Amino acid sequence: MLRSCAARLRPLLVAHGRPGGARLTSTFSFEEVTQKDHALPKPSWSKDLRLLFDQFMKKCEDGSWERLPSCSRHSVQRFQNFTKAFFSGSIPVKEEQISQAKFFPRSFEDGLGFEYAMFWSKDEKRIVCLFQGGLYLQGIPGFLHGGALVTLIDTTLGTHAMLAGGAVMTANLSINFKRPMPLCSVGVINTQLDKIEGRKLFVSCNIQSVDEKTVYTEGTGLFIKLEPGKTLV
Ligand SMILES: CCCCCCCCCCCCCC(=O)SCCNC(=O)CCNC(=O)[C@H](O)C(C)(C)COP(=O)(O)OP(=O)(O)OC[C@H]1O[C@@H](n2cnc3c(N)ncnc32)[C@H](O)[C@@H]1OP(=O)(O)O
Repeated sequence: MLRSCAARLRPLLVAHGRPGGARLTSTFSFEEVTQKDHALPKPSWSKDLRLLFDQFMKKCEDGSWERLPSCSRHSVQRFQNFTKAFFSGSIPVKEEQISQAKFFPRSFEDGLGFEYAMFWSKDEKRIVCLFQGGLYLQGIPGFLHGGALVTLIDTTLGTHAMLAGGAVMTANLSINFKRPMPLCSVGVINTQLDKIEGRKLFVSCNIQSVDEKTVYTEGTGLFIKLEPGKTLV
């Protein structure tokens, strides 16, 4: 039974049950809406991505690995907890905009943007993210845009930092682009938590080809654990 998007990212979230997003009603209250878990096979996934996904789902069978669900909207609990805790209850975004907001990597039509599924190893405390970059992520002709790779690295390292330290925000990313990654090809991201110093979490990763013969990109990130009550804006 897949746990909901919200329930899995436990640091900030209290919502349980089905993946829930939030639709703003006129009185700025929220009603739970069920939303799609994007980290599941779709017709746009290549054979390579499906094969890798099946391999990792097998690893989940003994409970040592866990697939991380991934939805396009924050759950109502997360939204309210986050804004109350870190933005003194109000955020500098207009009401009517909030209900249309989407998580950037999940804001493309299926297959055209970021197709990815993340798996968390409870024993090794690391994330493997299986990724296929769609046609709308093009940089130079035929290859993925560097900014698309940075987005994926930020999201994957941020998820690892969040699982290790709760609510975090990215303070610094450093990226080395080693080889261009072809559009629509599949990459595998392996993360590791390098160290924690107080509120600072240092995580790193690389993106490799499926046959592990090519390292496309390497990245490190510094994520800062947010302090409830210390508002950011
Ligand atoms: C729909 C469902 C989705 C679910 C998604 C789930 C996964 C989501 C994953 C998404 C992932 C996407 C995530 C995103 O995209 S988050 C969006 C991008 N990031 C931001 O917008 C963050 C903007 N920055 C800030 O808000 C503040 O600067 C933060 C909060 C980061 C720290 O401000 P705060 O006032 O709280 O702390 P501090 O300033 O005392 O600093 C604390 C310590 O850190 C050190 N320091 C700070 N900055 C740097 C630096 N640049 N290099 C080196 N060191 C740095 C600093 O020296 C100090 O060290 P020390 O003196 O203690 O030794």
